[in-house]
Amino acid sequence: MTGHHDTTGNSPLFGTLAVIGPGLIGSSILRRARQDGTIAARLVACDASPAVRARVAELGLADRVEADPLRAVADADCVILCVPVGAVAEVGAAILPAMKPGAILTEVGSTKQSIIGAITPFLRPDVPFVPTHPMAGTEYSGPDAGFATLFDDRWCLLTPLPDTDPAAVSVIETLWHRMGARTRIMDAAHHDRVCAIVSHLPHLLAFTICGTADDLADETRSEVLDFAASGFRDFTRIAASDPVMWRDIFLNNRDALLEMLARFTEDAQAMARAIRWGDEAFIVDRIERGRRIRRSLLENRQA
Ligand SMILES: NC(=O)C1=CN([C@@H]2O[C@H](COP(=O)(O)OP(=O)(O)OC[C@H]3O[C@@H](n4cnc5c(N)ncnc54)[C@H](O)[C@@H]3O)[C@@H](O)[C@H]2O)C=CC1
Ligand SMILES: O=C(O)C(=O)Cc1ccc(O)cc1
Repeated sequence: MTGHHDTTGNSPLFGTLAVIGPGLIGSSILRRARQDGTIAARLVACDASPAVRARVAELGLADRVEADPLRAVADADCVILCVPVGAVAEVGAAILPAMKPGAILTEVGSTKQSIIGAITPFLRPDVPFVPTHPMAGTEYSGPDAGFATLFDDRWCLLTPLPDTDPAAVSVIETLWHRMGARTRIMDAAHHDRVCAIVSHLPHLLAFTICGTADDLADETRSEVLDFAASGFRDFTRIAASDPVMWRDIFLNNRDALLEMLARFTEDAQAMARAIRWGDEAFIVDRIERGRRIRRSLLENRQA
């Protein structure tokens, strides 16, 4: 059962849209909704941090800024949870009893299975829950880091439950289309494996290599980091990401991430062996594969 969500024409999709956690992602949603009159007639923002609330009010990103999540969601037709993965189910459980019948609950966390598992006991039959994951972001966080075009031409993955109302899924797809994104529906287990390899493992590698280089600089009292060339600098961009967000992602996608790390470690060992034995063909083949992948991403304008 869904409320009155207008997916046709140019009238707003929602009367009131509430964003809980207006950081990088939440504030980008608010900015886009502010700019594009077809998303929501009224915008409400709610954050646990007084500094974030003050900044969101200062930037004029919402019509109302609330400290109390129950007040924030009371008249919302759609609530989007944009808090770190570890807080999604907790905040969802707290607000669900206060939501209007027919309103849609959605969230943007980077992992899906553990969020769905933790929130399921609190779900209401009259409040459809649609988990999503916009595949767009930066290494910055907080309300100042957001921008209205963040989701343009990026994928947003939706992982509805088998019994999620298809009408609600369709409303949330329309929301993301109006955010500028393309949508794809998949199951949560597949989502978590895909994201483990294309997003979570690369972040793990970036954090690790920065730590290794830093340890080396300490040990040798040398200036290795001063001479960091562009390859290392590219890793440091990713490694600048928010610690709480990434702690939560690693712990909540543990199985898929550890599986991908084990596969990566095997492949890295194969490279080590090729280097040790001077296997030129193997080394060149690996490097050529990397180039091909980069080129195909650039052709699809993803890089
Ligand atoms: N940063 C990125 O590139 C992407 C992040 N995501 C996901 O989106 C979510 C938000 O990420 P960001 O916007 O980067 O984070 P952020 O750190 O910029 O914003 C999160 C906001 O949530 C607030 N918050 C934390 N706990 C809260 C609670 N219990 N109640 C109310 N507010 C609370 C924080 O004060 C902060 O303002 C995360 O789940 C993340 O995994 C998804 C796609 C990309
Ligand atoms: O900044 C980058 O390179 C990112 O990879 C951004 C990002 C971070 C987390 C996600 O779940 C999706 C995208």
